[in-house]
Amino acid sequence: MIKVGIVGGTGYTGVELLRLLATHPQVQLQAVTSRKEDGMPIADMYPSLRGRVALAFSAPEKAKLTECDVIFFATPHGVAMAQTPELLAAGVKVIDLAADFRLQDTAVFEKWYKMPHSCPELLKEAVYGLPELNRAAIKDARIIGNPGCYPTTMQLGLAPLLKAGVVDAGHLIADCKSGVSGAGRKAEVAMLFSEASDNFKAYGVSGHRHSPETVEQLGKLTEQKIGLLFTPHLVPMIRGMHSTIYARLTKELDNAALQALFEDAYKNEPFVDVMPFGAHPETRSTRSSNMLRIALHRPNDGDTVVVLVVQDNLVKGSAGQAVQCMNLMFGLEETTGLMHVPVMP
Ligand SMILES: NC(=O)C1=CN([C@@H]2O[C@H](COP(=O)(O)OP(=O)(O)OC[C@H]3O[C@@H](n4cnc5c(N)ncnc54)[C@H](OP(=O)(O)O)[C@@H]3O)[C@@H](O)[C@H]2O)C=CC1
Ligand SMILES: CC(=O)N[C@@H](CCC(=O)OP(=O)(O)O)C(=O)O
Repeated sequence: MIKVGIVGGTGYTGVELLRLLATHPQVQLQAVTSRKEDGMPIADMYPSLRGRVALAFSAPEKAKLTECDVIFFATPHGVAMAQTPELLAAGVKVIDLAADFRLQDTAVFEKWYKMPHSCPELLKEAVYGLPELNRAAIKDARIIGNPGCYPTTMQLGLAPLLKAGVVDAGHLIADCKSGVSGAGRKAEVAMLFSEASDNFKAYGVSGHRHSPETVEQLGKLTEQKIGLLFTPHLVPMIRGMHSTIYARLTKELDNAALQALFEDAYKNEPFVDVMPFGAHPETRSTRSSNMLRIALHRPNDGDTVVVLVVQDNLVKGSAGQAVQCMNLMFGLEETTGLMHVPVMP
């Protein structure tokens, strides 16, 4: 059994990890931290876990994290990097759901996250945790920088086009929408019911920290220089993410050939569903599951390909992807504990 610890178990990705790991056949939950709820039984806070998780939250300083095989950090940016050197020295693997280990360039991290990086020497070793594009490296990793939710949709939506060299990589557009749980469980006025429901708005239009992460990773797929316009929006739903991605074709390709590019790229991927050409994927078709669905369109048979991508931000967009990485790091079948059917309606 893999001994697992979770730092930040009271938050939305923390409880999602708990939901997935509670039924994972190879996992034993050892420690789940909360600074505010030290001693509280986890199932008292989350009754969905009654009868499934017997542990109580413990304060981070009391939790015996170095006795675990792997620690998931479901915490704000900056928490994982402070503890990772000590954990690695004790032989513990680290999967950070925040951004401490996503970017390779320390200066880029410090610019976007507005804090110094406390262990920049580990950025070279850290592996970007997107299994569909980085599986071999994940298997051997000690530190995973789990991707952001928006970047997961943008990369999986664009990878087949960039790898095949059939689009202008300098002028990519991603118009993305997230449910409110993407902002986490912390109290914030903009996320109150009366503020976020019955409302729709863009944010971060002049620059969002998921742009540098996405550009860095997309740059590995092509010789062209990446130019990306990324606009996130907040939609009044709890879970779910919908990204509409536009790319200009630079090669003559009919719709069947375009579709074949995606079907070939993802034919062996258990968590990427390429829907029929022209389909309209719905966020709810992925709800509570690790599935990401993609559909292609070619408006007016012109030279723009539109890629629609949906996922659950809390599963493939964070906790599910992190468990997928853990399975790879410990030599398990990648799908272990992750084959839930989405919840519809
Ligand atoms: N929500 C989403 O859809 C996604 C989130 N992410 C990333 O995952 C991470 C977690 O997100 P999310 O679950 O939404 O966040 P939440 O705000 O819901 O939860 C944060 C958790 O971290 C704990 N925490 C906060 N500060 C510290 C600290 N200094 N030391 C130890 N624990 C701390 C909190 O518990 P307590 O205060 O009791 O200690 C809480 O359990 C973030 O970095 C986020 O950017 C990534 C992809 C998608
Ligand atoms: C709706 C909403 O607010 N979403 C978050 C994305 C959360 C996430 O995945 O990002 P990080 O892990 O990089 O913080 C945001 O835009 O900040």
